[in-house]
Amino acid sequence: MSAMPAHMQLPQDASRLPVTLPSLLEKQRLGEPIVMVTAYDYPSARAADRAGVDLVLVGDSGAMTVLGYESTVAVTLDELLVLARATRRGLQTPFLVGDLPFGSYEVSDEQAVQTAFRFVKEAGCDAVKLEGGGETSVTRARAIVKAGIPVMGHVGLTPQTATALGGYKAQGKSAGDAVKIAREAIALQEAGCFSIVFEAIPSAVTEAIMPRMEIPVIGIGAGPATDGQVLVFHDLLGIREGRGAKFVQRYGDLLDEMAAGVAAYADDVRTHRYPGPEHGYAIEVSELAEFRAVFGDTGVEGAPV
Ligand SMILES: Nc1nc(=O)c2c([nH]1)NC[C@@H]1CN(c3ccc(C(=O)N[C@@H](CCC(=O)O)C(=O)O)cc3)CN21
Ligand SMILES: CC(C)C(=O)C(=O)O
Ligand SMILES: [Mg+2]
Repeated sequence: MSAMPAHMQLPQDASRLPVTLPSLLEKQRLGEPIVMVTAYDYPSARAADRAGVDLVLVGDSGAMTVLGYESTVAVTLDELLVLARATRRGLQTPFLVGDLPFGSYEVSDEQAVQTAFRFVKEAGCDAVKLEGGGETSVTRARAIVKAGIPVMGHVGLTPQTATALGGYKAQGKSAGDAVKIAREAIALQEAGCFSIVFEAIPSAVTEAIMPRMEIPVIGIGAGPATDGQVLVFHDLLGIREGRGAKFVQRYGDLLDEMAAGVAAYADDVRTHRYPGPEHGYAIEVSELAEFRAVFGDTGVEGAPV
C-alpha cells in the first residue's frame, strides 16, 4: 500500500494496527470475539475498514450479492479476482481472505496452489479460504499452506456443493453428520489451516466441537460458542430482496433506501425540480454575448433552426 501515490492514500487511522495472524490468535486467547464480514468492492471495503473489523472475506457469495448469479457455482476465478482487487484498494487494517471459487482448486494440488497465488499476487489477499473437509479439500489446504499461503477452512453448509447437501440447509443435524463435520474440522486444523468457518450447524454441535479446536473458529449460523462471527455485507445491511437465511441479523434496509433515493431523483427530473440554479455553470457576460453573436439566439449558423 505504501507504493500508492499520495493522492490515492486512504485516510490513516494511526490508532489501528494492521490485523495479523498473531493478533488474531491473541484475540482468541483473550476471548475477544473476532469480527469478519464480506466485502466485494471499494465502498464495501471502506465501510468494513472504517468499522474496524478484524477480517474481510471476498466471498464467492459475491456471485449472488453483486453479480446477480443464482448461486455461487458459476462465478469464475477472473471475476472474483476483480472483486478482490477492488476490495484490497479499500482496506488498510483488516486481514483479507479470498474465497476460492468452485472449480478453481479441486482438480489438483497444482491448480489449488496456482489459484491461491493469484489471490495473493494479483489481488493482495493475505490468505485464501476453501470449502469442505473431505480428503480432497484437506489435501488442497495442506498444499497451499506448504506453499506459504495461510488457508481458512469451511465446514457445515458448503454452498459450492449445496446440491449434494440437499440445498441451502443446516448441516450436522444427525449424530452421524455431526461426527463427520467434527472430523472434517479437526482434519483441516491438522492440515495447517489458520482458522475455520462453521456454517449453518446446530449451536450445540458447535459447542461440543469447540474444545477440540485450537485455531479460531468463525461461525455463521453456528451459534455463540465460536471465536468469532461472519455475515454477508449485503445481508446485514439489507442490500438485497428477501429476508435471507435464518442466521441473518439486519442492521439496515439499504436497498430500500437506494431505491427511494433513485425514485426521488427521477421524480425531481420529471417535475423540473432538478437541476436547480445551484447545479449550473456560469459564463462571463461578454463571452456569452460573443457566443450569441456567432451562433445567434435561434440556432447554430448554417444548421437548421
Ligand atoms: N447473501 C448471501 N448470504 C449468505 O449467507 C450466503 C449466500 N448469499 N450465498 C451462498 C450461501 C447460501 N447461504 C444460505 C442461504 C440460505 C439459507 C437458508 O435460507 N436456510 C434456511 C433453512 C432451510 C432448511 O433447512 O430447509 C433458513 O431458514 O435459514 C442458509 C444459507 C449462505 N450463503
Ligand atoms: C459466508 C461466508 C463464509 C462465505 O463463504 C461467503 O460469503 O462466500
Ligand atoms: Mg463462500
